Amino acid sequence: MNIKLSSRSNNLSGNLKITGSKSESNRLLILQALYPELKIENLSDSDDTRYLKAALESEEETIDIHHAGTAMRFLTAYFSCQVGREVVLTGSKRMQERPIKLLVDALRSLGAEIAYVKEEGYPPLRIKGKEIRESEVHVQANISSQYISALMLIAPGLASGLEIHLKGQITSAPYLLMTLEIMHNAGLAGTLEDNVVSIEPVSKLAPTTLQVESDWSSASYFYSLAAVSETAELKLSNYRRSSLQGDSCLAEIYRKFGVETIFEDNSISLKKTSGKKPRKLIEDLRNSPDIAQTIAVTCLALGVECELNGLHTLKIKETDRLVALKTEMEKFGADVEISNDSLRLYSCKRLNQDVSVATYNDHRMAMAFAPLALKVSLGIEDAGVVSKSYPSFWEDLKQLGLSVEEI
Ligand SMILES: O=C(O)C1=C[C@@H](OP(=O)(O)O)[C@@H](O)[C@H](O)C1
Ligand SMILES: C=C(OP(=O)(O)O)C(=O)O
Repeated sequence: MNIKLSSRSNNLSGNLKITGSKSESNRLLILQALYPELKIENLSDSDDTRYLKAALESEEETIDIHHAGTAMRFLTAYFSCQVGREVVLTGSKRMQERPIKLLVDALRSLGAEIAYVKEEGYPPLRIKGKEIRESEVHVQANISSQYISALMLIAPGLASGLEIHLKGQITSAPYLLMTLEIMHNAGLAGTLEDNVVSIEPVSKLAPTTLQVESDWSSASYFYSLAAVSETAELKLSNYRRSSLQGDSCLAEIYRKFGVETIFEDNSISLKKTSGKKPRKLIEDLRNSPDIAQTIAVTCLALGVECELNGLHTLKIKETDRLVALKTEMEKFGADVEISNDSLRLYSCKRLNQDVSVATYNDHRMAMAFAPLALKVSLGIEDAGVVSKSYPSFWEDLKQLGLSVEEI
């Protein structure tokens, strides 16, 4: 499905309920599979969460998790310790290009039996579940935090728990803290000190119900819309001031664009009342890689120069997001430079109309470019990709008065 996006008004208002965080949901589903006494509310309705849930319920030998990175990494660890179970874990063509060697090596060093079905270092994997008795592992922490979260999540179910020694600079660190906090909230014991994560073994939990907060990465597109609008008053639920999600740093970043965040009850109100914007935006996003595309496009829409650093993980996500951003932003007339871990956008004074944005099987390419509709009409190719994290995204944009037309 390709769509055409445009907007008659630059003044936005509305109330939206955003689906649960897919990161929180996917962690809780793994914990629930290990500890069925755990109950979950406000689970994400994203494809990634649905595929993970189906995988955990499946009795098939081959399990396909499509584009879902966390599902691939978390399930690799999970099936490694399901004694008596043998599965082939596979995914989309892109998933078969996303590296998993560091996690496989770490699990093998603990005694897991994992074989590569096709290319060494990449899915698909054949996993034969075994009892894991080792309790110490060393893993590089600068490529993807998902490998470490995967090890943490299975750790309390192992005979002696687990000590995970992290090597190098930790990337996407808030996601590790999220894993740890969620485990604490579920009643599990663990610490992260001096680059060592220690998790205690636990055989049973007290019955607990945990509420998933709504997804902050999904909220980023409304921050961007508010920043690009003339005036905005958008109420989004269910959000908390003290979030487990690192992407809640959006509230601070978008203040620089005149968007104020007001926390009330279970929701946030985004208010834009002034034309404030930075002359140049410089951000290090190593802690919040998923909002890089949103921020880059906000700057493109507002003609703001920006320099985004700490982006090395973007190259191994749903697509090479640095190359995709440069290619698509340049279609609008922008001048963009990228390196292996940074993006620089020079101030773009005039945006080209009716550009057709390619989305590269990446939900965030589609959603990040949508706010440009407040400035120019544009096309979004393969717009259904948004279902990876936010299936009702286009419906929600319509609710705010944007025109979303299938072409
Ligand atoms: O653990 C998680 O839920 C995630 C961790 C991050 O990945 P990396 O640690 O690979 O950067 C993030 O980009 C991804 O969308 C979700
Ligand atoms: C990178 C992402 O997801 P994953 O790595 O789980 O596929 C994302 O949602 O932006």
